[in-house]
Amino acid sequence: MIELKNIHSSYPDGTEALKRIDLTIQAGVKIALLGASGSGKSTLFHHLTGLMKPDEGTIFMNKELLTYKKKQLREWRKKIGFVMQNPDMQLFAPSVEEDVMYGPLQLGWSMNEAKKAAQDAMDKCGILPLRHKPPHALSMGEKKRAAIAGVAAMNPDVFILDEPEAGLDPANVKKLIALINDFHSRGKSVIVSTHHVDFAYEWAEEFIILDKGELVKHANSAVVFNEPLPNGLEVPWAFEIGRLTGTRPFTKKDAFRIFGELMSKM
Ligand SMILES: Nc1ncnc2c1ncn2[C@@H]1O[C@H](COP(=O)(O)OP(=O)(O)OP(=O)(O)O)[C@@H](O)[C@H]1O
Repeated sequence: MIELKNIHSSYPDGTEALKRIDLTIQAGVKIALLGASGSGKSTLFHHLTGLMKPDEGTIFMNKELLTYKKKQLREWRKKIGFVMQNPDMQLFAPSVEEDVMYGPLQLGWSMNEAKKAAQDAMDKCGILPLRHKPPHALSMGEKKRAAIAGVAAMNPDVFILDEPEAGLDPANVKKLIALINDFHSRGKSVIVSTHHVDFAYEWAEEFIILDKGELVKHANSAVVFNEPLPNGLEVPWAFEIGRLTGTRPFTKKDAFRIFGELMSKM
C-alpha cells in the first residue's frame, strides 16, 4: 500500500504541478489516472517512484517513510516499476534484449533468470522478433513496447505506466491489457495514466482525477463519471449510454450485444 500525505510539488521555474495531494493506493487494484494535459499526471508518477522529491508532504509504502536515501530508493524502485511516457528516456542498451534484461540483472538475478524473464516479457509485448535490434532503430510503438517489456521483466509489485497505449495499434493495445491484467491477477497494483477515457472505463476499478495539480476525485466509475468532470475530460460513451438507458453498469460489450439484437430483428 502506498500513501501520499499532503504532497505539494513545484518545478524550479515556479510552476506548481501538484497541490496538497492526499492519496492512498491499496494493493491489488487497477487504477486509471485521468486529467487534462498539464494536470500533473506525470509529475504524480515521478513522486510515486521517488524520481522527484516534494516541496512538502510525505510518502509511505507499507508504512515505511520514503527518505530519498540512495539505498532505500534502490529498494523502492525494485517494488515500483515505472514505464515513462517517452520510451527514449528509458531505452539505452545496444540491443532490445540487453535493454529488457538490464532491470532484472540490476535486481541481482542470474543471467539465466534475467534472460528467461526478458524473453517472456518480450514475447508478451510482441517484440521477440526485434530482440537483436538497437532500440534507436525501432518505430515509436515498438520502442514503447520495449520499454514496457523492460519494466514487466522486473516483475514489480506496483506497475505504473504513463500513457502506455499512446502510439500502439489496437492489436498491441490488447496485448498490453493482457499483460497488465496478468500483473493484476497476481495481486499487484497497476496504475495507468491515459487520455482515453473509454479504455480507462472498460479497464480500471478505481479512477483518480487530477485538475490543475489538484486531486479532485478518487472513486469508482459510478461516482466519478456521474458528476461534472474538469475541462479536458469527457464521460466514456458506454457510461453515457448506460445513463441514458438507465442500464448500469453498461459496457462496450453490452452496446454490441444490444446492437446485434436490434439488427437481428430488422
Ligand atoms: N520540467 C518542468 N519544468 C517546469 N514545469 C514543468 C516541467 N514538467 C512539467 N511541468 C509543468 O507541470 C505541470 C504538470 O505537468 P505534467 O507533465 O505532470 O502533466 P501531465 O498531466 O502529465 O500532462 P500530459 O497529459 O500532457 O502528459 C504542467 O503545468 C507542466 O507545464
